[in-house]
Amino acid sequence: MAAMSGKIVQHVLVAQCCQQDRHLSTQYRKDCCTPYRKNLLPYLSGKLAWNDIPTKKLSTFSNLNRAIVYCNAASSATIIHSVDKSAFLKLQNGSDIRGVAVDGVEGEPVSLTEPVTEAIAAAFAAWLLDRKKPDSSTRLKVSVGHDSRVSAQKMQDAVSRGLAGGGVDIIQYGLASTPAMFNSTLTKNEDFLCPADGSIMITASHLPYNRNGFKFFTNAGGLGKVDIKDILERAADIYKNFTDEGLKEAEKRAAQSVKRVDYMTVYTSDLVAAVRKAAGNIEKPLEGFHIVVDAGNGAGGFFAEKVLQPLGAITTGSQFLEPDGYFPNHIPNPEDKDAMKAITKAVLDNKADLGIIFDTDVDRSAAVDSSGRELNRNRLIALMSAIVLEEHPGTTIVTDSVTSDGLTTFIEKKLGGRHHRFKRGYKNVIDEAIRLNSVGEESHLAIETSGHGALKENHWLDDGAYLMVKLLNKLASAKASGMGKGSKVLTDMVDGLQEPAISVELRLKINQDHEDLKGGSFRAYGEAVLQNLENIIASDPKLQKAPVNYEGVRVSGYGGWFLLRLSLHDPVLPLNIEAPSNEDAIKFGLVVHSAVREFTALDTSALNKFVHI
Ligand SMILES: O=P(O)(O)OC[C@H]1O[C@H](O)[C@H](O)[C@@H](O)[C@@H]1O
Repeated sequence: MAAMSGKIVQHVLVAQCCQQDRHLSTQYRKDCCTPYRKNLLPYLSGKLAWNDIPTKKLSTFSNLNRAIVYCNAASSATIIHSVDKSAFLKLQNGSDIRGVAVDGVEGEPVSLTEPVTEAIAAAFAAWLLDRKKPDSSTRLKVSVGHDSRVSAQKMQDAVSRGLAGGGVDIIQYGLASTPAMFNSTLTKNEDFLCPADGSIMITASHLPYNRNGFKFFTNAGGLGKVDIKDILERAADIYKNFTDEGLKEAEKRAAQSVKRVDYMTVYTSDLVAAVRKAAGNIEKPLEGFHIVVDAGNGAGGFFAEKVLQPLGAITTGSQFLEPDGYFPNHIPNPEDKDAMKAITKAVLDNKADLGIIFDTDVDRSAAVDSSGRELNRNRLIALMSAIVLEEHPGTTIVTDSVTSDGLTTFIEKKLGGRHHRFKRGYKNVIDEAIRLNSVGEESHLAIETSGHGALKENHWLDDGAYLMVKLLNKLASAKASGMGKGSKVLTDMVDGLQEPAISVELRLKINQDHEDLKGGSFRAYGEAVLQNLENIIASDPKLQKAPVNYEGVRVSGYGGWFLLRLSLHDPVLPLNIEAPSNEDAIKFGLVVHSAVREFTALDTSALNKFVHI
């Protein structure tokens, strides 16, 4: 990304410890980074932790030694490499920004450097000022939070400098969840400096430890693709004009514009209040329930102590609640098989009533019932649909494209709702649900198999913790009405959901450097593959193309279905197959194989293996 020529800016603090080579021993990493991780714990008391003190100054007053917190943080020279607009635009990942924030993985140079981060934050400030147009006496406030990643502190400092340089005030929340950040733009509470005019969450969700990124919010929701592109274009222009003096000035301004607030206390007490209210204003509606949480060392550890315990639940056996940006136990991702195995084991070992698992930044979740049955993917959607349709009979449930046929039957025949299977992407399903409401079709739930989900009643906030709150409400009200405890009430709600014997996802990579692309984009290439598949389907009487479909090619036959589509962000064609037997799944695989084999830039090895070719 960067040419070796560039301006040298002095006196910029850099975090060194937690950018260590991945090959360092785990012990070394633990020794080095433990104090750092400590700093990631949420602020436990007080409303305004401190005022008008920048992060850097905080170290002077904090009992945490900055040198330790930053693990050999040193004042050193940072070279501002030249970075062109196209490099900035490559950081866009749908409606997020994602990049490499620390060294340590071969072949993955740092793309989100501190100056690049500063430019992006300054660009968000400029974008926000354009949107909100405050009068000259009003300063806009932007809240900033982060997940447990090793680069979190470094990025938070750079974001704060960028925002300050962009002329807005900064409120740092420290370790936070993505939904809490959006919520901070809606909360009305002056004591906590809310509502924020805009918000930035520093996260790369479940991606490897060396990555990081940003999600942006206003009270209208998460920023979409068009706005992200606009921000990156602005950032490229801002970056071009960075000077040594300008950056030093931003650093000084950050010293006057940063405040720190324990916002997670507000957010978690709202979750607690929601469950109490649903249970008929009982103080401890979960008394007697044993619920284990697996935060995967992400940001979701708060849920055990700050949500479940105040509601009366026992949380012993909860695991991986401490933030650790190396994710040493499993990837914090409810779609990951090892992650689901880990929480299932915890439920069974502890004889718990329920298990709850979050992704790194808590916008995704899944559950496990007391028998060890996973309530994720289609099952979680079925369960949430059952809950929402009880409250809103007949409503439309918007889901992503890889949902099963059995789910449609369940929602429409058993629950009496409408299943609107739309595209992949949490923002896509949420926006579609909002659109349906605006044209007169009532929808109360937008949810993905990935574990993202948003409810109309919760301002369409994409919130894994709130999804779990809806399950807790169900447990609490069942107990209050004398149905006893345990998670049977939840398991019973998904009774009747037909599940396929075989369910597979294969991801076929497009090699962008391959000559078969003939200089074209991977998207155009992927579209050509899909067109070829469509032609083949049209001539096969055993297969039927789905009459309504919003992405890729979805086909029914052999008692099941498959979907081949372009990935939302990557040069990849994901193939999902569900079938009643392995033989039927292979028949689908062979159909797809016949359509893709002439596309030599496509890596079909996973498919070849599946169909035994
Ligand atoms: O299209 P894919 O590569 O399967 O990725 C799709 C996924 O991309 C991101 O992770 C989004 O946050 C998810 O909402 C979406 O489901």
